[in-house]
Amino acid sequence: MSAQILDGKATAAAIRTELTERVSALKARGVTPGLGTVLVGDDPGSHSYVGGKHRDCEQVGIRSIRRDLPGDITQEDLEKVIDELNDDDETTGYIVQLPLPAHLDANAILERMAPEKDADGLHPTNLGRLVLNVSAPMDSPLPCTPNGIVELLLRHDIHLRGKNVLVVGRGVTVGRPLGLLLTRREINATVTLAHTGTVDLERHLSEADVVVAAAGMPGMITAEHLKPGAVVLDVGVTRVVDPETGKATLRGDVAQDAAGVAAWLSPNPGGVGPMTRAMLLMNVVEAAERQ
Ligand SMILES: Nc1nc(=O)c2c([nH]1)NC[C@@H]1CN(c3ccc(C(=O)N[C@@H](CCC(=O)O)C(=O)O)cc3)C=[N+]21
Repeated sequence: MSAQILDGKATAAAIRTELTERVSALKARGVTPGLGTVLVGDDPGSHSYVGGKHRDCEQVGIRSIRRDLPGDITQEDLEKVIDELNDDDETTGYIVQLPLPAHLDANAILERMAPEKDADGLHPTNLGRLVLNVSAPMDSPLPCTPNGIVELLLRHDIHLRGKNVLVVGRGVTVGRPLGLLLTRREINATVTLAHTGTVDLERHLSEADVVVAAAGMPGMITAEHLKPGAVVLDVGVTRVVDPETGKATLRGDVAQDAAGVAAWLSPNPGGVGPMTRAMLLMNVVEAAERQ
């Protein structure tokens, strides 16, 4: 048996097609949505992700605003860029690509963003609305990766009501907000949030109906850990550079052999990554529709 594929690439492409129509409708009303990106430094992975976001924008008709800044920029100068984007009428929504270099205070930057322009759903106000359960679809943005995971499952007709979902990783962009989203009444999953302090991860894995691997540890989840028929989403991504050739490859948290045991598997690449980008576009379009 081999798992059925949760095809994030195709699902994201379908969502982009739907968004193209919504963007056209906005333009007919005289509103052109614009996505801004703030990229600090020259990390090749971050550059490649930001490039992908701008390509997506072009495809659906969203205007791109790009601020590429030197790696040694001061907190003060970065805050000036944030203030400019908050005031810029062409920028409907924007993101600050994470991680920022260690000398910068990322939380202070996120907090300085205008919450209604937060395309990542990571502003404290928007995360707070998620906790308070007031961010119904159209009221405020949801974090892109958790929202992309839910959308990917729903569009494959996989429902989580009453399921045991194990989320591995408590990061601010994926694990922590995903737990909040999946325990909403409309989804009603039972969530276990595992992290580096978890004792007996193997027992949790063996009991999980759904595993979301967002730890950033290449190949950590293998076939022998999984309950047969589990739904497995491979979210963590690590850029592994071959020391001999210098060639970089992206590796997920789930080992190849998981496909022999899981009922459904989201590959990496080609799974949750493209969905994350599609949800970013969705947040920008919804912000423009709210204007
Ligand atoms: N403020 C902020 N928001 C983010 O959403 C954010 C971030 N910072 N920092 C880094 C992580 C990582 N992330 C990915 C998004 C898409 C793919 C993606 O589309 N990957 C493709 C492959 C891309 C390639 O080949 O380069 C795939 O999975 O098929 C991957 C990773 C967003 N992040």
